[in-house]
Amino acid sequence: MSTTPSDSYPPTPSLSSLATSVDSLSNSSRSKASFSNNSYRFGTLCVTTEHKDQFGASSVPIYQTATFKGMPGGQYDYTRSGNPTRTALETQLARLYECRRAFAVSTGMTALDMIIRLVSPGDVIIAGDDIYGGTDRLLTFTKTNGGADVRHIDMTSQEQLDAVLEECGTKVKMVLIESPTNPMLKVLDIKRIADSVHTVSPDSLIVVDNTMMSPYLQRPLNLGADIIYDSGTKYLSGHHDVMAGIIAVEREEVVKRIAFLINSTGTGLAPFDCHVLLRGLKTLSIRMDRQASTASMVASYLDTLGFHVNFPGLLSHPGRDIHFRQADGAGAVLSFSTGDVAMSERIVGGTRLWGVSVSFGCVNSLISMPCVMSHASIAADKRAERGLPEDLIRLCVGIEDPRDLIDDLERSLLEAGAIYKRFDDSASIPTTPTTSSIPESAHASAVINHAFMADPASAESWAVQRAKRFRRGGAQLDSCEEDAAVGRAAAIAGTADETETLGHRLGEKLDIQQTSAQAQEDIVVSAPGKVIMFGEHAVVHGVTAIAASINLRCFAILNKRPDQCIRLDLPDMALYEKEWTLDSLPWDEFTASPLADGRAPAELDQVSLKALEAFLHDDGLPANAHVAALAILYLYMTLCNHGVRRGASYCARSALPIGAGLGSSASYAACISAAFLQLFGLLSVPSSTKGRPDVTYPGRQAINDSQATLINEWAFLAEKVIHGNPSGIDNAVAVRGGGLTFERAINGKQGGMKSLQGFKSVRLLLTDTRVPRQTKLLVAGVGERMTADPAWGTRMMDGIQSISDEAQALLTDVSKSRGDFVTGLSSLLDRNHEYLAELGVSHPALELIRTKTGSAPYHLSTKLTGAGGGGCAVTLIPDDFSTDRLKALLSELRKSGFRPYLTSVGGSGLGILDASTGATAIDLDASGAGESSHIPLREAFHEVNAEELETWAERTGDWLFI
Ligand SMILES: Nc1ncnc2c1ncn2[C@@H]1O[C@H](COP(=O)(O)OP(=O)(O)O)[C@@H](O)[C@H]1O
Ligand SMILES: C[C@@](O)(CCOP(=O)(O)O)CC(=O)O
Repeated sequence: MSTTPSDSYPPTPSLSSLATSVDSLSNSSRSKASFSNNSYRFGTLCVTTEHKDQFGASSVPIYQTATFKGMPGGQYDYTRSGNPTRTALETQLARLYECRRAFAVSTGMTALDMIIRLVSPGDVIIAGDDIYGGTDRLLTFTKTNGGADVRHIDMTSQEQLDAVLEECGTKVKMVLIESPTNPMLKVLDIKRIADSVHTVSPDSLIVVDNTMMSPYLQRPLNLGADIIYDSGTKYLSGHHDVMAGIIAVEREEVVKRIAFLINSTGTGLAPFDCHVLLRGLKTLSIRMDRQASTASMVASYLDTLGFHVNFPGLLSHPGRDIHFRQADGAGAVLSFSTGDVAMSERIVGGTRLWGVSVSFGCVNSLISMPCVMSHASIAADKRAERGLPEDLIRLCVGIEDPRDLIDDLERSLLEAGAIYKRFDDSASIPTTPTTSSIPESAHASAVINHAFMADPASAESWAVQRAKRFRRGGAQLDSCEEDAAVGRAAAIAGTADETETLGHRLGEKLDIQQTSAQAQEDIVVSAPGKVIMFGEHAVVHGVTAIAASINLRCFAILNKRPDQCIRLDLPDMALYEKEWTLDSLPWDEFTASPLADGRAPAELDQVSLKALEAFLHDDGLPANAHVAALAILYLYMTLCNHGVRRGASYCARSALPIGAGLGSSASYAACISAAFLQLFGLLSVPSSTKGRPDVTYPGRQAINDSQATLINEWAFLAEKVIHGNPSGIDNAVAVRGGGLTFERAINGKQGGMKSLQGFKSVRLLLTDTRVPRQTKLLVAGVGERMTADPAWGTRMMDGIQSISDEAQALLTDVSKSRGDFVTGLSSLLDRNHEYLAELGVSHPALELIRTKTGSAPYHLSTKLTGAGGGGCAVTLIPDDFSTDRLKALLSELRKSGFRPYLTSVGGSGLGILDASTGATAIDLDASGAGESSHIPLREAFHEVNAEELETWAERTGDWLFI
């Protein structure tokens, strides 16, 4: 892309009218979009306009004038031909579209009109069958009055395209496409279409309506298109306060022809409108990000309810792969059908926050029925022919709080009879883990708001959990949809009063259903997270680390299945009910198997892992969900290779923050290990411990040491799938619980662990920075630095080892006064953090927490814990630290967007629900009056809020712990 000195702006048309415009295009100052710094990313380009004003105005002035005083060599003469405000806008648009020239005209339809004028009578125009009503109207006019031969085909069908190309050959002069289409969100392969058309008719112009995506998400000129047009009224301006159309072109001869037409017809955008549009462009990327993430939540919500939803972001969308090859996001428009026109009308009419309006791309959310609104100009029979359902509802998502949008939509769906409550919505929605002993304050809502912005996966999982409280009703569901709807939401047997809340019922005494046959079906396990006090990272390289379990756990339920399928449900990873038939798994390449006695192999089998990775790759799961599924399937297939293949459904949920350095992956790995070892009969779990004098209730030490070792070995293997090169400390804590010192067996050194009681009485504050990071990458980064500079590495490791040694001595020295103990531990935390910072695994957010906690009036010691790079910080709270001061500190941390909570350390390790006492179903009708209705345990597990998991588990039966 050529670079233009910014002082040459604005360009200087020397003559008036047509010649002015066209000639000026070949002027070097205008021949290409000018990038004064083409290394800027899109969001930066949006807010940096290349404009120089004689008075230094920061915002582009509005040249509200029709004429300019004629001066020889003057820059402008007549606004129809050129105006400085318009030039500024067009320059900015060309930067964003990465094209030679962009034009701003009065509306999107004007843009299309200018483009369609490039064809002559008799020329063939191929257009999609799912296009905007206005486009269809203009094309029909062109066909009738301009003599163009317009063919509508299903552009997703290569066969249909080939047929027209074969029939019309070089007479095909223009191909009009939208991707995704409006309103069916069909995805077209722009490159494939451009290539096949250009092969047959090289002069043909591939014209893409890019309005649904904007240049932020899709730039079709890079995919072989010749012309892009965009309704600037939509995302580009973003506020529905201006109308505009944009044409973006790369080929010079096309540039000239369009410039000629705009100048001749006087369709250029007026100066004031140019100014408004320029202002809107500044926030394009942030608006789009927010709109797209909310759209994704709304799509998941409706999909979980069982509606047929059209949205390329959904895994089920048939064009998803193509879409994400050519675009950077799914956009913010989706549509869904209800199966009933009258019901759709009631839904659309019943919303309050969603404005009933045509158009899209605005900061306000809109709802419409295309067949009676934006697409009404297409005759009903043509709509039917083109597969546009009359009951289709289109949602154009804005920037409101997503929860308000879902509230409003839900109310309307309920009122319209499109969904029915399963449970009363007074049950709270899962939000953040509330583990602090200090009550959640008003800041909680700020933290939750932050969560919605920062963590799309948890926001989406919130929407899905929410949808699961309803079931679809009213409209005639086809049986397949109904199955899906019923399967997605909790299936409640019987016809119990569905306004009862599960939350209420769980609060009451559960009616535990016990039949021995059923009792065998549910395997329920849990394992704690951990806090590393000293030695993280260094432990990977053989240094002693000190860690303890915390009172936040991962839970999992495994159900044996009679069929040959494996189903995974990992709501925390937004992976729902993913199912494979056992036959479809890559058994041929997967040769990993257990050692003869059922023990875990010491290392991952890389060939098997690669085969499984490749197999899962086709599912297009997000990275975290991919690795989570990989860990399960790796263990599962390895265990199957022991002899027998068993169908199972597995669901895991965590009360721990994930990816925050608190060992969520290890607790997750420990659960996989314990559950699947039981499935394959490799773990003999003792039955009830009730009444056994040798076992301390609630079942501590009920699982013996050799079983613990077995579980830990398999958990380590799963942890390796997730982490690459873990030390083993996290899974050791997750399995064994309590506090321990840990050394990895590495470089011929014998590893080992020792139980530690010392810091059980210490109060710790864990503060989640909410900065996501990946342990795998951080561990690998430290490894690389150590390899590059071994002397530095040795110094780092020796330093951390001596801290661990001192900490161990301190924790076991009963003669130390409490004061000396706390002071000693504090200074070791600070010293250890400094080493970690030098290892390069700290983060500004962690340093900020250290500064806040370390300064007056708190003067506390803090270090990062776990892999760092974000994640959590651990702060030691001395015994005499007052509650008021602690509250003030928590409040300050929350205000900064962090999530602090007090934790207790040293709790139980891996637990297994005692099958002989465990519930297999929960009675909804606990009063005993009326017909009873039981929710299978797995469904109840799915429904319960994350923060209630612990209580739920306790009420469900007796637990056996290591
Ligand atoms: N509840 C869960 N469900 C599914 N996967 C999980 C769960 N908890 C953890 N994981 C897996 O572990 C990964 C987090 O590991 P990691 O980055 O080491 O963070 P942490 O410090 O929490 O262990 C997740 O991306 C996911 O793959
Ligand atoms: C950095 C490390 O020492 C601890 C990682 O803990 P976490 O994944 O951040 O919870 C790595 C390891 O020990 O495997």
